[in-house]
Amino acid sequence: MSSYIRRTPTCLTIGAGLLVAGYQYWVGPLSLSAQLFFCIGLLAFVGIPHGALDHLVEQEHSLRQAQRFSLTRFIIKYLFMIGAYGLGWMVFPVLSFILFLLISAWHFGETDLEHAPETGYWSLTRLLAGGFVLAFILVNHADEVTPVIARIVKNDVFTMQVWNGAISQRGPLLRGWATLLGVLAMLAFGHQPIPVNGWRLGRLGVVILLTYTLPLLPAFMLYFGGWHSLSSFGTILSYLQRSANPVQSIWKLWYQSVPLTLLAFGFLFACSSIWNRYLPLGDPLPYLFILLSTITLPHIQVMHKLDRRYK
Ligand SMILES: CC1=C(/C=C/C(C)=C/C=C/C(C)=C/C=O)C(C)(C)CCC1
Repeated sequence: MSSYIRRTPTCLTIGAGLLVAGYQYWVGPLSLSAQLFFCIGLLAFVGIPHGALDHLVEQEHSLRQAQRFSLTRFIIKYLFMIGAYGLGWMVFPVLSFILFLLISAWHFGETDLEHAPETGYWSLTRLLAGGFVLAFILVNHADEVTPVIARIVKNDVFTMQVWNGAISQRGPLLRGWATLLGVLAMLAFGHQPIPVNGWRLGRLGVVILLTYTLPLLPAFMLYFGGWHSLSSFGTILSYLQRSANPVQSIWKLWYQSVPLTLLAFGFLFACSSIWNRYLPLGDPLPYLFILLSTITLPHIQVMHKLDRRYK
């Protein structure tokens, strides 16, 4: 049993999701503090750590190419992307928001349909697959998401109209999306078949269905922490295990993510202290969102390169 969980940790995610869904059904709604506990736990133990391994992935890549890895150069490139995207947010907030949703959809699709070939059909299928999960979570939590989006885009009329249109037609939207995804997946498969792990897809389906029963934040974290980040850990582990100096276990890998995870939390803590000190009456949410999206951009690029190297 324990070795099975070690090989398939997403079973724990399903267990946790069922537990929370059951609690809500039989006992009552989750309190805000329980929601925060659930989310911060997943974020601290898997969500942030899965992105705090990017330097190891890049280092391994350099090693395989027989190139020298410079951590300083890596950090400068990382910070440059964060800065450029942050600037983009200041000048084109709506475009940057749309871009973030698109690259997030791509990134989620890349993990969910792992090792798909780089054909046009498969790439579109991945984008639509990741977009479907994101759309499913967002439109099914419209009451909670609407004020958040309004705050992020500062009530931009165009964005709010598109969003309100999407949620007023959420049934046909999701059904149409799923149908298109199914057709595209079949076309992609017909064009270039890949091995399909039905058990894994089934688990993903259960995680997505469970998000429907939970409030927004636990729902998003169940997918993001409990599925996406755990799957990425598995991908990174198998990449680093094929190295000249292999990482022995998932725990040793997790352990290596601790320094940058602590740094990320420290940075977040410092930013919130500065905010509270100088702008106690301002709305921090858009800036928090921008910060998270800018940090995500270089991570998505590293993981995209890793995905391409698997082919
Ligand atoms: C728009 C929106 C959200 C979207 C978050 C996204 C799109 C996160 C993507 C994260 C990625 C790609 C991480 C990679 O490691 C939230 C927070 C659910 C809250 C409601 C509004």
